[in-house]
Amino acid sequence: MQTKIPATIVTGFLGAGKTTLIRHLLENAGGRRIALIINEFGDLGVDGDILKGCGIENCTDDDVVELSNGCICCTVADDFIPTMEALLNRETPPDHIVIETSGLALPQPLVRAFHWPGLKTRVTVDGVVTVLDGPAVAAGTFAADIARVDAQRAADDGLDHETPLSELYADQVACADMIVVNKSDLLGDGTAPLVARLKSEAREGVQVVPATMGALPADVLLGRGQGAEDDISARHEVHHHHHHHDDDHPDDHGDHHHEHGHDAFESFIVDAPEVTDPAAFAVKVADVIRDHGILRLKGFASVTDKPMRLTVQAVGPRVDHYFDRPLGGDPRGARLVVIGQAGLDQAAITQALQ
Ligand SMILES: Nc1nc2c(ncn2[C@@H]2O[C@H](COP(=O)(O)OP(=O)(O)OP(=O)(O)O)[C@@H](O)[C@H]2O)c(=O)[nH]1
Repeated sequence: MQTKIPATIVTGFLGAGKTTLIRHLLENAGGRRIALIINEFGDLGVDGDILKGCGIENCTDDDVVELSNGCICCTVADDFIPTMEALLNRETPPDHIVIETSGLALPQPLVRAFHWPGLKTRVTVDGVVTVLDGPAVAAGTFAADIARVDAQRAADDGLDHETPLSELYADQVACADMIVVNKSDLLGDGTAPLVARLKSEAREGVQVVPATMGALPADVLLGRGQGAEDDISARHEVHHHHHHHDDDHPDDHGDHHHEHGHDAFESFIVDAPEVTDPAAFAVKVADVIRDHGILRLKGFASVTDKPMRLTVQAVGPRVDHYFDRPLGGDPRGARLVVIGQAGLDQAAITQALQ
């Protein structure tokens, strides 16, 4: 009997630490051949670049497939399924497939795609890993917790009280087999109470684990054997497909093409001159983020007189920057993707960053 290839879905909100967790996993894969499918919100391919540049043995550029044609959960049939089939049809198929969703994806449609005839007999969902930004959850950034959202739905089927953030959060948590409370370094003593709270809210059998920089052993993340596609009903979407949005989008066809609040978010790219002082630039980025309520900002820059490329990574008010690799032939300058709730003042943000 042919055994199915396991696939792990890694989901979680923008900047929670999905790419960091996957990178750690690749570095500690214990000889497994892992293929990655990654889908990013914002067209810069930062995650793909970070993972491709990893230089990790057993992980060649061929093993990283970027799906940048919109949100993975909305283009399942067009993009995701053919990509999976291509991976499975390789002469040497991978031992394990890891799928990183965009921070705005609902994982449920992806799990459901594993029922597709071409996939069902060959691949199975080993587990859904939902990465949370521990400090953001503790601070109530996603506001409504699941119990409250459920109560609210029971009381009133109009979804209008929910923010797009709390919707995504609730759906991503509802789908999880494992919840990773990441950035526990920033939570300190707040970690244990948050883990306990999430455990009490999670479905039966869901594991809740704290992590820093997504550093979890491969054996913890992989090989769960969950077969998530067979109990999709347990992972109900707290939020259904926003048919009121579908009505606004006459091109939408079928329920794999719902909009589920993506239109509540937007992203754009800013090109700026090269950076002279990385520390001062990080302070400027933090100011712009605060002034404009930006959720996520990331990208690359050259720095005057420096041969290395600067990576800039910001999640809410926290800005990380570090040199990651030689610039090589990259043009000098800065290229950043900015992501936030719809209505960002793009002109003002662009000007401030330039
Ligand atoms: N302090 C701290 N920072 C972290 C941790 N994990 C990730 N980060 C940082 O958080 C930022 C975002 O991490 P990513 O791994 O890119 O997050 P992501 O979920 O892949 O982001 P998107 O793909 O944009 O949704 C980076 O600057 C990371 O270095 C952690 O445990 N502690």
